[in-house]
Amino acid sequence: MDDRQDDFDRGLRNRRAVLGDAWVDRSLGNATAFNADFVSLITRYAWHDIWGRPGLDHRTRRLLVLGMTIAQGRWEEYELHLRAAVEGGVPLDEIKETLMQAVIYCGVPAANTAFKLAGEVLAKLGITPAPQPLTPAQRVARHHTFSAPQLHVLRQGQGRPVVLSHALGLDVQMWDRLAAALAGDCEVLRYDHRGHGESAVPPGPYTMDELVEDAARLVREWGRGPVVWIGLSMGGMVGQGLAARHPELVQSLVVANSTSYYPDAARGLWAQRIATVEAQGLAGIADGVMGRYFTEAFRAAHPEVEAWARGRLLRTDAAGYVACCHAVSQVDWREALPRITCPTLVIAGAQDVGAPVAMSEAIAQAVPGARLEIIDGASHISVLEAPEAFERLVRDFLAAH
Ligand SMILES: O=C(O)CC1=CCC(=O)O1
Repeated sequence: MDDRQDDFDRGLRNRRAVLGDAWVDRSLGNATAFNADFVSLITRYAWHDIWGRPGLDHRTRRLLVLGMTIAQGRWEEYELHLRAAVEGGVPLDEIKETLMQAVIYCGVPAANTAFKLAGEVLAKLGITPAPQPLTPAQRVARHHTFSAPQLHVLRQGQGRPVVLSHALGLDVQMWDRLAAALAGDCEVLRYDHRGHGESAVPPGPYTMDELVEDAARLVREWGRGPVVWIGLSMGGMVGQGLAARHPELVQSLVVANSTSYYPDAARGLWAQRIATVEAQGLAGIADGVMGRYFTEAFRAAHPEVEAWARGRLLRTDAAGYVACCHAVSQVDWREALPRITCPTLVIAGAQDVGAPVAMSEAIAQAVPGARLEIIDGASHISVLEAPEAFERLVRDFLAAH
């Protein structure tokens, strides 16, 4: 086999990987005596020489192609690559950001067409993004704390101040649905923990005390305290510490899928997790984490939610994640819980293996007057697995306190 044939075969493999077999088979089947040389040339030149270069991964090249075809107004190529990117698993968030970038580098009319065509492509693929009407409750203001380490903050709605604090390995978007629902009559502030999302990643390891002091300065900077604190897992650990250490900042507390303490065996598992991430990155733990986040039944019924959570986990800074694992693994609020004086709701997922029901029972027993609610069928990220049940529990609690 000559070199040109080798390059053609390698190029064809890349082309199939990026555009899909169906498209490539159609293109090869439609080749004629007139255009066959051209198809051969682009297969070798574009799909081997350029797409085959190791310097950028295919995902980055796909996004670049979207930007470039928008800039040139080559809309048939744009639609082709957009469809292929979505089918190839590029997260919609990243495609959206590429189109947003085009607004300033290609101009509003080009981005306008890009968004319109993207909507059509998504509709043909059967993907309907959730409605997000630009009502005052849905309008989200985005900023960072003034004080360092800077924390990324989203704020929406008007009314009673509520803070949402996310789980390890996720970010503010975990709360999209609940934030929008509460923003009708609350001012909802959510933030990325240090080491997560778009917040700063100072060198680790972190301590739970540092995460709690981040929360305290966030509430003080906001100036709306005392707040309703709703935290899930790591966010719930921060909430326990905040309510115990800074009672003046917390009016009432919801602690979901969390714990006040890990026994030695679990701390050993955290040490293993830290070692795995240090050796292999977050990809090394992603399957295991998804298995703890969601039940098998939920993963089968909602692969898109799992894909979203996996994407968030993999985008988390590995050093930030490890630094937070140190804080989480050493959490110990057992002596502090009896000092919490605010109304407290503890939510557990009946199937949660990351924070089993017994851990929530221990919190509810130690916090004076706390109430425990268990969501049937839910595992660790109960706000995503059982959003209606989670919201109902929060709304009933807000109405009562
Ligand atoms: O990552 C997990 O397995 C579960 C978890 C522990 C703390 C947190 O926020 O999530």
